[in-house]
Amino acid sequence: MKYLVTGGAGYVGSVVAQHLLEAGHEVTVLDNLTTGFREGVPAGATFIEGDIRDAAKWLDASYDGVLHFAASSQVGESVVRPEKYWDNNVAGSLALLGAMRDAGVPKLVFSSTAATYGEPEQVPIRETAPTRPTSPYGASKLAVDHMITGEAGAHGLAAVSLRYFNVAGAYGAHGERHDPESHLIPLVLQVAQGRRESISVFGDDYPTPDGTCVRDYIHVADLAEAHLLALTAARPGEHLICNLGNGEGFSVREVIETVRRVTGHPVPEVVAPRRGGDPAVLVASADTAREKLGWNPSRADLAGIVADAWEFAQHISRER
Ligand SMILES: NC(=O)c1ccc[n+]([C@@H]2O[C@H](COP(=O)([O-])OP(=O)(O)OC[C@H]3O[C@@H](n4cnc5c(N)ncnc54)[C@H](O)[C@@H]3O)[C@@H](O)[C@H]2O)c1
Ligand SMILES: O=c1ccn([C@@H]2O[C@H](COP(=O)(O)OP(=O)(O)O[C@H]3O[C@H](CO)[C@H](O)[C@H](O)[C@H]3O)[C@@H](O)[C@H]2O)c(=O)[nH]1
Repeated sequence: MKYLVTGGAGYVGSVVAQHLLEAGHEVTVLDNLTTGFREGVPAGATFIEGDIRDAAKWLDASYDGVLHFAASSQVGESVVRPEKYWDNNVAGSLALLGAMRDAGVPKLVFSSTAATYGEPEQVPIRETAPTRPTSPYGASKLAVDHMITGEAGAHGLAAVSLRYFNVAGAYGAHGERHDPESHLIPLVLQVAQGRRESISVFGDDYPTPDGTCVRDYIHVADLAEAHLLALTAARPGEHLICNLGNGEGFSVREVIETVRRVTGHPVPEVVAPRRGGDPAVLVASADTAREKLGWNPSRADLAGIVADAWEFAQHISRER
């Protein structure tokens, strides 16, 4: 099969593109390199440096589907620059869907997010939970989910939205790398490497056991496997929405402690003010993904996830 992977020079997109290639598919990556890296594109994929808003230039009926990762994805930034999120995520996805419709591309797998739920009433979160995002990032992703539901109902698109909880870990040469780094685990690893003095803990007065935010960390390779299953499960005219997480929450402090244990290095921490838009607790129920996709994540251990991320962090700092 032939797939377009938008955002395939970024963290999750590059790992999924690599899995698609290993499964024998033909892959084209479309990425404007705003947060991704040219060297992140897996060998064997065709690379187009371009924007999803111009997808019509490249999409044609030879494609069997699109895996859509390209987005702006920082919760905190979205609170101070919401317009960027409506433009890139919502207008960008609208253009992409239009290009797919015009070209007759039948299938879509979309990177949605736990941030669509906002502060949950019940944990673990199921897909039927209320969606009340606490950040423009989450709101923009929820808007795209609604857009896709309409596209499936009106035009017969076969679509799956995968609502990732917190993606972590690495897969071979592909791992989490943002510049400047923005996500918790790679930032804590930079402290362990001595590249940063300390890690800021954004708030220790949340209603959680140790006062810091709790998240559900999912290994990027488990996540990638769900995308391949989603391509098989997608049905014309239907929009399936599945959470992807391990169903277990770890606090910011527990993540920092795990990094100390795995790396054997000291990690000084400093309590800082809360970051805008952060819900206190996000933990998934992934029962739908297990039932509808046949997904069975096998890398749930946080220390193992951190160890893979650590190996990748060491690898990229040797390259610098
Ligand atoms: N990392 C997580 O924990 C997480 C959790 C939930 C959802 N997601 C979603 O998964 C997707 C991938 O996230 P990531 O962590 O790999 O981010 P990333 O920043 O590493 O990757 C995003 C990629 O999209 C590209 N891009 C952005 N806007 C584009 C545009 N208009 N046209 C073409 N390319 C564009 C960037 O250059 C980058 O390579 C995003 O949609 C994000 O919202 C990520
Ligand atoms: O220096 C830091 C960085 C982060 N955090 C905290 O660590 C937790 C995790 O933060 P990340 O930035 O690593 O991840 P988020 O939970 O904000 O968001 C991630 O997961 C979400 C879903 O849960 C979204 O989908 C989003 O795309 C993705 O970046 C949050 O409580 C955050 O406040 C810190 O305390 N210090």
